[in-house]
Amino acid sequence: SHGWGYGPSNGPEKWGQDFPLADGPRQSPINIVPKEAQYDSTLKSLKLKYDPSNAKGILNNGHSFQVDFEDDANSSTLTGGPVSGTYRLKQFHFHWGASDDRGSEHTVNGIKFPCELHLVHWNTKYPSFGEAASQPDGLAVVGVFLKIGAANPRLQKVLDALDSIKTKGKQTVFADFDPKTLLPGSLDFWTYDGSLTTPPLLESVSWIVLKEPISVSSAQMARFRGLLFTGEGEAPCCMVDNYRPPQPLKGRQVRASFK
Ligand SMILES: CCCCCNS(=O)(=O)c1cc(S(N)(=O)=O)ccc1C(=O)O
Ligand SMILES: [Zn+2]
Repeated sequence: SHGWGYGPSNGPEKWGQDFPLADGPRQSPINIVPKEAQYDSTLKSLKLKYDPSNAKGILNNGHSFQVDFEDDANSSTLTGGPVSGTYRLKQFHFHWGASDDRGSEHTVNGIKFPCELHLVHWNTKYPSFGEAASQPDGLAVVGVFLKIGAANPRLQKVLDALDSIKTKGKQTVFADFDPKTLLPGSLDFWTYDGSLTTPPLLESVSWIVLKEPISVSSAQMARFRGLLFTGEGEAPCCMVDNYRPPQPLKGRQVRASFK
């Protein structure tokens, strides 16, 4: 049977058939309207502490590619920001478009970026990632926009690995990588209560979307688009437009860490 995806027959407009949370009260992504975000002086600064040796592998999971991290100790963590407690980095992945005019999941004043990076962390007050993923305060995902500009040398190692994970299910070793190198200079952020943006769309995510984008060149974006949604031996389908569009705010407040 056909699983969820991003095509006309299994894409975001159809997810509600198998995943009723799709129409829930705290779905992600959203359109961020900076003028309507409330500055909250009680928000702590975001503290991201990553150990490059925790990087394990890079995997084409059929809807994006992810870099997985060792998360059996508090060596790569998120603290501060809107959350209390300690959250461990589990993986990071991206969403992107078929062309530079679209691809991000969150939008800002309706503007789409060509790509968006997500760093997924889980709350260590729960015994496992899977358990945390089902709790309202279980996950914290940092979102970083990528905008077209100069080629970003920090993406090189990730892009060079894509040639060996072209098809669904392929993975390779990805060691000694510091995700901090993918972050912009400022950690100013918007934050709101949301969900996973892919099925099962669990409403367990504290979203922390950075205001400052990082750069990516058009040529680098083309390399993301060389990946395939499909497995080896299947009719090839380019991995592009793997983003969910913005969802209704349903009365939620978006807070800003900056004036
Ligand atoms: C237990 C079921 C949860 C599965 C979600 N896993 S995840 O790493 O949080 C994730 C987050 C996201 S997102 N865009 O950060 O909500 C997308 C995909 C995945 C994934 O697993 O592929
Ligand atoms: Zn994501």
